[in-house]
Amino acid sequence: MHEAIRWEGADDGALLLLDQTRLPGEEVWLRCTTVEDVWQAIKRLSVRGAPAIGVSAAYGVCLAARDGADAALAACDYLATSRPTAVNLFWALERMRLAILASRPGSQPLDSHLLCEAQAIHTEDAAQCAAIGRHGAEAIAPLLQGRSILTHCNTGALATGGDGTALAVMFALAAAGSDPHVFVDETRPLLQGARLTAWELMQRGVRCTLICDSMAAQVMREGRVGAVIVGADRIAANGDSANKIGTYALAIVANWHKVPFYVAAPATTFDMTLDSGDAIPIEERGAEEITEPFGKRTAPEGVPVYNPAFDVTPAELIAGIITERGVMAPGEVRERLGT
Ligand SMILES: CSC[C@H]1O[C@H](OP(=O)(O)O)[C@H](O)[C@@H]1O
Repeated sequence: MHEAIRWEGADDGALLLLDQTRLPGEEVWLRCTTVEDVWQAIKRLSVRGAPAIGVSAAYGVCLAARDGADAALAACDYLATSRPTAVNLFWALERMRLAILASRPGSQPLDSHLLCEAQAIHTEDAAQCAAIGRHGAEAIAPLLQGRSILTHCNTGALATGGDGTALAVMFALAAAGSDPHVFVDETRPLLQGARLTAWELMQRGVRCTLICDSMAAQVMREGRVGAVIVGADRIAANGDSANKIGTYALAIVANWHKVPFYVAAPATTFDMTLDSGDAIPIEERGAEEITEPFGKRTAPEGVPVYNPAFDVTPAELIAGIITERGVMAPGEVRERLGT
């Protein structure tokens, strides 16, 4: 497993993050010693991916706890302003807030107590990734019949505290000797597929072919795709799923071509307070990500830009949701995960 999040040292340690804005060309580790460092890393996608954002934020609260419980509680509120869509961020911060409130003066020092909680969140996510891989491989293998998997954005070890969500399924298939092939959407505008997923798959020896997002329909029309598997940032109680922009269009194309469309996510990505995806907050990001990607101007100065970072795929387009508790139909979410 290629870890992207590490805690260095003991209670007085630091959070190390593999800077995903520098990949695939450079492997540079950021050393975060303040909660502001972590907020910035999340905001600029140095660390990204719903579970990874939650794990990193939990460690960010630990950095603030050196200044006491009030500082740690303030850090929970501050980190919650970094990005709005991935519900794992808010789930992890709420868990840390409860841990702060549960700590008792005179018992285990606050920063030790919170570091244990953050490390538990990290370890649990890794176990959830492994289970998603197992359940997903079992469900997807029969569908492929020699055809490829197609995926969008990055859902691997870089996006989680473990081996990934959708990518964990591909890693599990490869480990079982299935020798899967993956079509990787480059995933405009920030190219998480080209820069990160292709890198992870090649690192692990999984066969892949990089395609432009606009080519997904063609490879499906050619009959080359047995299943689409993507991640999620927030799943509503009816199964509507928010994920990287372009996922909704991919789901429509997959359904048109009768290619089963799967979402892979841990239970921490479900927001059971939402009846549907209509209320999922969609992050809008800066125009420069489209007009000057990676510092090269590709559009006229001042051109109006719309840059939603996510879209919502309606439950009726989703064949199944792969979780650590098994694979479920969107209509089973309430029953399987509680209301
Ligand atoms: C395993 S969750 C990965 C999920 O997060 C990505 O968004 P971002 O790169 O903006 O953090 C994308 O939606 C992935 O599916």
